[in-house]
Amino acid sequence: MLYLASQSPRRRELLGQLGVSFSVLDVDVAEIPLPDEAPVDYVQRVARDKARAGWQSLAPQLKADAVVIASDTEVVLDNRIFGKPKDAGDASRMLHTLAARTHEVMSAVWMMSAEHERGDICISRVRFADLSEATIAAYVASGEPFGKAGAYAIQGKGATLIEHLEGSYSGVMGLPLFETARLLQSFSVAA
Ligand SMILES: Cc1cn([C@H]2C[C@H](O)[C@@H](COP(=O)(O)OP(=O)(O)OP(=O)(O)O)O2)c(=O)[nH]c1=O
Repeated sequence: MLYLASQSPRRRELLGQLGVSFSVLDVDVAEIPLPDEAPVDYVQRVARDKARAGWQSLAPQLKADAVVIASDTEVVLDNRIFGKPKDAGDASRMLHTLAARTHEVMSAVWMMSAEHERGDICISRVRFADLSEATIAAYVASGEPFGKAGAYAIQGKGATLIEHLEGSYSGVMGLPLFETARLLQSFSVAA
C-alpha cells in the first residue's frame, strides 16, 4: 500500500495523475533551516523528515507492505530560502524580491519502505516578470499566495507572473512527477 505523507491538496492531485492508488497520512514537521544549511540540503532533509514522520505514524502491522512518500518544495533566490509566507506583508515582500529575477524552485521527494529509503531532488528555474505594486497588492489580496512556497502558485493566477520556466511544472507545483515515478518504480510500485 502506498501512503502520501502530506496535507497538501496539490500533492494529492499530482500523485493521482500517476494513476496509483494511495492513502493520505497527516504529518506536521518543523520546517526550520539549520544555521548555514544549504537550501538543497534543507529541502531534502525536510522531505525525509516528513516521510519518516509518516512512517512512524503507521500501525506496525501495516509496515511490511507499506511505501511512504513525502515531498518538500522551497523557492530559493541568492541562497535564501522562501517558504510559505506568514502573512500578507511577508507575501508582498517575497513577491517584490522575486520580481524581474530568476529564482530556483527546489522540490525534494523521499520514499521509504521496510527495506529501503531514498529520495531525489528536482530543481527548476522560474523567471518572474517585473511586477508593479498594484499587481502584487491584487495578487496578495486574492489569497492565493498563502500556503505556497515563495508566495505564488504556478497552477493558479500565479502563472501570469511567470515569464519563463525551465524545468518541471509538477516540481514547481509541489511534486516532481518524473522523479516520483522513477522512485516508485524502484520501490516496485507501478506508475
Ligand atoms: C512554488 C509553488 C508552491 N506551491 C506549494 C506546494 C506546497 O504545498 C507548498 C510548499 O510547502 P511545503 O512545505 O513543501 O508543503 P505543505 O506544507 O503545503 O504540505 P506538506 O503537508 O506536504 O508538507 O507550496 C504551489 O502550490 N504552487 C507553486 O507554484
